[in-house]
Amino acid sequence: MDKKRLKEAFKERFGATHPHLFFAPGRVNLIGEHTDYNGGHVFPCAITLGTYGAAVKREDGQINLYSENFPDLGIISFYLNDLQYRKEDNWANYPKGVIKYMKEAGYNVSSGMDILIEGNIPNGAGLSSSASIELLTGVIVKELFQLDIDQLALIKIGQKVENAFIGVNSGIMDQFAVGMGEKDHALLLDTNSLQYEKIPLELHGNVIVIMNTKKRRELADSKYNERRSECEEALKRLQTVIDIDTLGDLNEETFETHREAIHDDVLERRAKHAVYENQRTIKAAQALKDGDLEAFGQLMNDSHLSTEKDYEVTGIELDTLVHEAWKQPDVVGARMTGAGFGGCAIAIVKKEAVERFVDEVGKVYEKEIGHPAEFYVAQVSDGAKVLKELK
Ligand SMILES: Nc1ncnc2c1ncn2[C@@H]1O[C@H](COP(=O)(O)OP(=O)(O)OP(=O)(O)O)[C@@H](O)[C@H]1O
Ligand SMILES: OC[C@H]1O[C@H](O)[C@H](O)[C@@H](O)[C@H]1O
Ligand SMILES: [Mg+2]
Repeated sequence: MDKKRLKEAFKERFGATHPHLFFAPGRVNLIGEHTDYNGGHVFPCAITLGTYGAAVKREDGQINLYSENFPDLGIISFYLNDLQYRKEDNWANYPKGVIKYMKEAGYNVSSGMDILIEGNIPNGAGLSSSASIELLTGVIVKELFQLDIDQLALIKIGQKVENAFIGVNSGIMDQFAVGMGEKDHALLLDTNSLQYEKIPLELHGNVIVIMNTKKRRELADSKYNERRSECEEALKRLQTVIDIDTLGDLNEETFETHREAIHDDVLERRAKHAVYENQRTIKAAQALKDGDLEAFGQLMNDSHLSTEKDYEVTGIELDTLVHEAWKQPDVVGARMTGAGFGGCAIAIVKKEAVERFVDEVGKVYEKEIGHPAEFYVAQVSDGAKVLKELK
């Protein structure tokens, strides 16, 4: 997407010739899955697949939204003084929720606006297109009204929209990665304290290949909530024998000492994943800093096995992609990314070997699953930002 086309599309739709331009990325998580609601660490990065926006303020209180990705829905309109969730407003509920919570937090959103967006993140595929729209809206409103609001506040508003407005019970990882990302860096975030560190993503001639199962994740929301409750229950049982606030407070040793208190095989495996995955994430970030890609890849592989066997959030499609990836030469590591139950996996692959990798894994996937997967090479991007100021 180039800026010229974005401006032309905006002019065609809304008439104005000099809109402000914006970008918000999608994200992949390198490791640290299902740890963000367990007080653990995550290690995502923002990617150049993302959502572009063009916007101007209006004189009146009307808000008009148009997505090039949903042309059949036309322009979706509502007023600044009526920001209720409405099913028929479809995707526009994401920006609407952001505007509502920014206003409720006391920020002076003083008039309406025209916003056009266009994204190239496959929707519903685990690459956080929803967090991308949320943070895109946040930076648009901040810029148009010159608000003094920092990126972390926008991130928290994005998560609140997802949880309280849309009704998806997610953690903070997606919005954090989309909001704080930095080109060629991954973010090691402690979800307990929100302390984070930007770590250079030096892959030594390798690239991140995203592998999309193209499977709709029907089960994703219900099973996601089920895993959250299972972890809460396991934590409660552990708290009868040890003084902890979250599963992220345990390491492998303290977990092994007290795991019997959980008294249930399934709950023990869920908690084990949360504890070990958190420790793997800390180790993986260190391995990357040390330039030890082999150790990093092994931790990715261990992470996948843990999501497959103990946390049970993968499924035949993700497992097929990842297991096939492991068999290929020149692969550092591979694992599912995001919530699971479909969506995407990632592999770290030697640059020169990508074409063969995609051919081989793609061939087996289509044969076993019955439909083709999609592959993209991810570039690591900055977080949500203004692209160009109004002249
Ligand atoms: N470019 C876009 N234009 C309009 N709406 C979009 C766009 N991108 C995403 N959306 C909205 O976000 C929804 C997808 O969000 P959802 O949370 O279901 O999946 P995701 O964020 O892509 O993946 P995940 O949450 O698993 O990481 C779409 O159905 C649509 O409502
Ligand atoms: O790691 C699993 C991941 O699943 C989804 O992407 C959620 O939105 C995140 O908050 C996180 O819980
Ligand atoms: Mg989402």
